[in-house]
Amino acid sequence: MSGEPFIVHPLAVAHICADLKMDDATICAALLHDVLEDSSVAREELVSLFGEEVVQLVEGITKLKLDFNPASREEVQIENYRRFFIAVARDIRVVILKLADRLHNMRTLKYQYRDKKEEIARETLEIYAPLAHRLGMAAIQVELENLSLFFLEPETYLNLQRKVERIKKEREQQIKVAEEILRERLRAAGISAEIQSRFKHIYSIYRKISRQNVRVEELHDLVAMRVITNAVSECYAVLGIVHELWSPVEGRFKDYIAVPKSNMYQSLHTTVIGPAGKPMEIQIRTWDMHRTAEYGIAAHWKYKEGKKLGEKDVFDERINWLRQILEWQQDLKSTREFMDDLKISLFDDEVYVFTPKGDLKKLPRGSTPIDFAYLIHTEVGNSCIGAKVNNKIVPLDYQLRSGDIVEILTSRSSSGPSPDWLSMCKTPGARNRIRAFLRKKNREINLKKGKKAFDKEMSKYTLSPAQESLVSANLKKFLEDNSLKTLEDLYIAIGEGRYSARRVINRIIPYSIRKHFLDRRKSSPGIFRRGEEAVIIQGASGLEVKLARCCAPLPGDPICGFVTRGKGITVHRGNCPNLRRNSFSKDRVLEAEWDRSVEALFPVGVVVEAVDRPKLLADVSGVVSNCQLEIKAVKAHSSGVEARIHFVVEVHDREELLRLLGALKEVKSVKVVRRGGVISAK
Ligand SMILES: Nc1nc2c(ncn2[C@@H]2O[C@H](COP(=O)(O)OP(=O)(O)O)[C@@H](OP(=O)(O)OP(=O)(O)O)[C@H]2O)c(=O)[nH]1
Repeated sequence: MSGEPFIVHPLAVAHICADLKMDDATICAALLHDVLEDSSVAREELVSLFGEEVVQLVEGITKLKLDFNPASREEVQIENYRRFFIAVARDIRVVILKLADRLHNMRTLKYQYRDKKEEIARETLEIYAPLAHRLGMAAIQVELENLSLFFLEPETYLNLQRKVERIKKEREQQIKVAEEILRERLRAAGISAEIQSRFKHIYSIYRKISRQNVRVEELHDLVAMRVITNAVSECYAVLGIVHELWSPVEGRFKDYIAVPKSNMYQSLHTTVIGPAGKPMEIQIRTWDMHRTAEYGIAAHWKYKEGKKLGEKDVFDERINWLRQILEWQQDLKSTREFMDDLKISLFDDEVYVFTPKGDLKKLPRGSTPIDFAYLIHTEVGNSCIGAKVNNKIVPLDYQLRSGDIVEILTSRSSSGPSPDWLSMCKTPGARNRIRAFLRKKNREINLKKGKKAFDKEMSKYTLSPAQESLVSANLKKFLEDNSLKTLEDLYIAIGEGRYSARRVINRIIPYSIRKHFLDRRKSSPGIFRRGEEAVIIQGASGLEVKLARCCAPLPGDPICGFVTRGKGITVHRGNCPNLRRNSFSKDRVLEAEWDRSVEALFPVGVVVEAVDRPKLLADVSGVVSNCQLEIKAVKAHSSGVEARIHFVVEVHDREELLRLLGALKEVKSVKVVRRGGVISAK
């Protein structure tokens, strides 16, 4: 636009970066900063010539687009700050490059068309100057502001400049008198310090008079005295001398050394009534502070001048700066103000927080330290036992705010996340990892539990090698049939209650083998469980359950529970006449079913009607014992012709009873065999 060769602009930007004492990579990137966007040179080529670091900087500046739209300033500005902040966090050099680029564009703005000029100047004032201020780069900020005002309101600018020139002369005279007095006193006190005059820049004057609605003449700080010392202690010594010489104006002393500004600015400010009887502003700072006041973050590179800026150092610089911004704030409030100022808290659905080392982390709004912990690392999440935010312990459901410095407290002996953490986190990442942990933990618990139940059940049987191989073949088949891959899966399934250990054992150890052990156990009461335990009553727990003696229900029979007057429950067969007789009180009848995993013996009555004959009773009891059963009670009656035998046996289930009934029907002269109630022993 200026008609100058294209190379002039990148050279000038590189020059600005060099003035700021930036490192080689930054200066190199300044020279190349438009290459990726404005030419056909490929990234790879650039990398092979200048290396990855330089190319990343070039890409950074190409990508860091700060929009300007006067119509929706608020949102656009928020978005700009967001991008800026992230860019700062990634690589501060990109932002410095961006500012250098803009500064040169402003210096050559006169070559632009009028409309374009205004737009660029406004954008500079709205976006770039405030950014420079945030980074403490006052030298650039001042130049950007003055140039913007000059292009936006040339007349105002020139008018102000003329007025200031006039007043300045007179003020400078007064300051000079004061300077001499102070210089003498400092010499006497043995303090070597430089005394300068600082002139308020035009835009700052413009801002102040338009905000306070005053005339230029009324500003007492158009010219201020600036004292630059070698050490911090000397700053306070100078302050002492100044206050001794001239009376300080109340409320105008500021100690930005003890409490630096968020952009790292440090100085002592005071206003005194000078020798001419007029207010006089004095700024006192060390040379280090002076560099920071002028160049801000860029000055921090200069500190490391002697040292080569390796990648590690660059990184350290970046995090140091962020840490300082946040930690230098003695009180949390000013950090908060800084962040609020950045409008970060307005970013609709995100919060930006820091690790104790200063790394920036982005999380959805409403996130808690748990989300943060899992964002750092799964292990950090799993071993988290608490959290500190800005050095204070907070509950785990604390909602993180932008600017928070979050530290996760971990312990190796932590028992891991608990299920209630699921309701305390916001990110799917944290939630999934907590679920995975709980699943694994439950898996281990269930595995142990299932194995214990299985082993306990198994220990009831002592198997011969031949039986053992049969059982392990059956076990393999059982696993296959139930799509269980390993024995462990079976244990877990048992632990979870999907199978009962006894049911599995019943399936894999044939009845013919088990029977042997069961028979033995019959003579040792107490191992077997009571039949009542095999009944599950829907919706009733804790009530005493009894098996009805009238119909003697067996596993395999449909059953119902009947609530008795004594509040217990009697379990009847579904078709028991006694139950039907009471069925008008429907609400006393409860659904019931068998828990087939409970193995028990159930007493049941059997009625045999036959034509009486000698040895009938002996034959009947022979059949019973052939079926491996035992008669517990018997009542026999004979009319001489007809005989009726009613006895009680204990069986495992309905099938076992049906087998017995079938066998009894085969007995000679038997006419009818049917189930009966339980009778007492004769
Ligand atoms: N570099 C730098 N200087 C600061 C900063 N804050 C204050 N100052 C210096 O102190 C002057 C007074 O600023 P105020 O904001 O009024 O300070 P106050 O706390 O003493 O009221 C500024 O004048 P000014 O009119 O705002 O600026 P200038 O024209 O002197 O540059 C500037 O010289 C800062 O963050 N960075």
